[in-house]
Amino acid sequence: MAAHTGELTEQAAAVRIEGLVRSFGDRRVLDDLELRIAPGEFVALLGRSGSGKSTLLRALAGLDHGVSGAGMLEAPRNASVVFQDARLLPWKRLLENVTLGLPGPDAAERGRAALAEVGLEGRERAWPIELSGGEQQRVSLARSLVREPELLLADEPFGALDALTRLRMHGLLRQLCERHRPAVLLVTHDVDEAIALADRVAVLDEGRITADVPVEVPRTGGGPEQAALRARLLTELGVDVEVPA
Ligand SMILES: Nc1ncnc2c1ncn2[C@@H]1O[C@H](COP(=O)(O)OP(=O)(O)OP(=O)(O)O)[C@@H](O)[C@H]1O
Repeated sequence: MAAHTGELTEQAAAVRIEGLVRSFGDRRVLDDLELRIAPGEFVALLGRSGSGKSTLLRALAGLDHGVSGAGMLEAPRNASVVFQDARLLPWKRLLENVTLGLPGPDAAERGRAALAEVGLEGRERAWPIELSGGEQQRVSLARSLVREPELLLADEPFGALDALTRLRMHGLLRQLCERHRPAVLLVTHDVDEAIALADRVAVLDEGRITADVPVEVPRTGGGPEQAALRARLLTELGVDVEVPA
């Protein structure tokens, strides 16, 4: 398998996966999977618990060397990952957390700008422990985006936040993505989150993408088109819902 060559043979794709297989023991979690993401495109990945979403994300992040198959997995080398927990270093101040490993004499300046972008201007010298969960996730986003990744991989990044904070983070993430234009793969359990954020929603089931639906409806407001898309995605996830007329 041509894993993580870092070379994109096709200009139009930031991520190109064909024939991806990942087995644990004799169980095929990813089975001949195909997925493409265009540069700047925001794709949400839905799937039942245990369907392999995190496994796919880890493969894309280059964190899994056990993938196989006759196909290919092409992804930009400068992918950045945001997890459910912010994973900040508690013994480093916020600015250092954001700029750690960032090359160049302007690293601190870029770090400050990134913190300002996520609404944490003036908090550069704070310690992670002084921050709420939502604020810590803001730092985690700043740490990712300051590296200007071509691909942002997010694994349930708002899963641990309260509903109100989650909504605020949705607005922030959309804003940041519109400004920086990375390709995004967002793993989520939340159909409404997928519709609120993504250009396309892919459903993972039995190791494959079983539905791949563009979001061409109003994202919020609960109108009939949004309700129909919601019902369709829930049905794809095996949840019985009445499809609105
Ligand atoms: N390192 C591992 N060793 C053995 N089995 C694993 C390993 N990693 C994942 N699995 C199995 O692969 C399957 C898919 O796991 P994965 O974490 O990718 O699912 P998921 O869709 O992200 O689930 P959730 O939504 O609950 O987080 C699960 O059955 C899991 O037990």
